[in-house]
Amino acid sequence: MLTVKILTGCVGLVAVLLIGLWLLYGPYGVPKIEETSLPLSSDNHFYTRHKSISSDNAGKRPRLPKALIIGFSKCGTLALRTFLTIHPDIVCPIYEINYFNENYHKGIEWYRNQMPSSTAKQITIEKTPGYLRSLEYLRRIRAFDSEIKLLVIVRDPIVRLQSQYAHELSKLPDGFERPGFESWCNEEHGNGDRILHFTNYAYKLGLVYSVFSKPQVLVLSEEDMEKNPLPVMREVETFLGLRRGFTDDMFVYSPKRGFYCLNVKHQLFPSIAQKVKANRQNGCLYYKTKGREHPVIDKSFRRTLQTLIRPYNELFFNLTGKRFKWENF
Ligand SMILES: Nc1ncnc2c1ncn2[C@@H]1O[C@H](COP(=O)(O)OS(=O)(=O)O)[C@@H](OP(=O)(O)O)[C@H]1O
Repeated sequence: MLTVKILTGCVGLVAVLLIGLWLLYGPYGVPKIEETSLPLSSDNHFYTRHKSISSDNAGKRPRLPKALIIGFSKCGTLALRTFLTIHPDIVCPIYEINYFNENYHKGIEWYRNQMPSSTAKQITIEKTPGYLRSLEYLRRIRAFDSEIKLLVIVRDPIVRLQSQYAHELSKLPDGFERPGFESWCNEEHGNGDRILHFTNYAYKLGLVYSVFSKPQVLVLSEEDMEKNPLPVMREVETFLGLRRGFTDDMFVYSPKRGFYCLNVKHQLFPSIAQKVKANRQNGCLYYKTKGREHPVIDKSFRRTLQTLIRPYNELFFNLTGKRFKWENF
């Protein structure tokens, strides 16, 4: 009799305990937290967030880009991306992902997984100058996100040609014959004209404007960024609709490099140092690929180039509605 009473008492106790636990933790043993449904997240995926998790870091995950740096190569695209990374609301992958051109077949989830983790407040920016190479890549970008913002940076076309020459020659193995600048310029590039390929900004920008609306595209000047990056970064910040995040003390001029570099003493530098291709000691982009010596151009060849390129510059200025000040023109 006594045993039956003890047993009944125990069963009752366990039942009360279980009911108590169910009330406290819910049916799956997970602490009950009020959930809020948020509207479509920045990368168009419906998700829920726990109200009780207040830290910004809690929602960190890779997000698809909201803006792309699509060109032009050799016009300061790396410096632009590196400087943008120091904004507290911007994250960028450290490599060119080449998704819309070379890796498209890998699919959107692959693309997303190449992105660094970001909070819901931050935007991701990816740079691949290769996206400007064909209308097809631009169409793929529009199919991905018709509202995406595009950043384009240009520089004096003749200086770009010199930079490209220095870049290509640096890749030639030792002992390989090195063409002079003029003969290199006069070689074919693919099936086309090398000079026009690297200097006719109007043609490529025309392709961009045939796919995207003008307000979606911001055209920047490498010369302006080289002289003083802060106003250029602020222009980008405004274009992207971000809060003021760039400050004067983020960039410092390095007389040794002849460039602005990230300020290693800035409070944000240590946290981004490993996420940018900048030297951790001086905050400058690496020597090897930036600031290569440019070839000297013979006077009469320079005039030939100027005469050839000038009409394309005019087309480009008409397209952008801005006149760019270039030392060769
Ligand atoms: N702040 C700063 N630091 C370092 N480099 C700078 C900076 N601003 C502009 N530049 C110029 O950027 C040129 C390289 O352009 P890209 O980064 O677009 O080159 S690449 O297409 O990614 O190879 C590279 O051109 P060249 O030196 O003429 O080759 C740099 O001069």
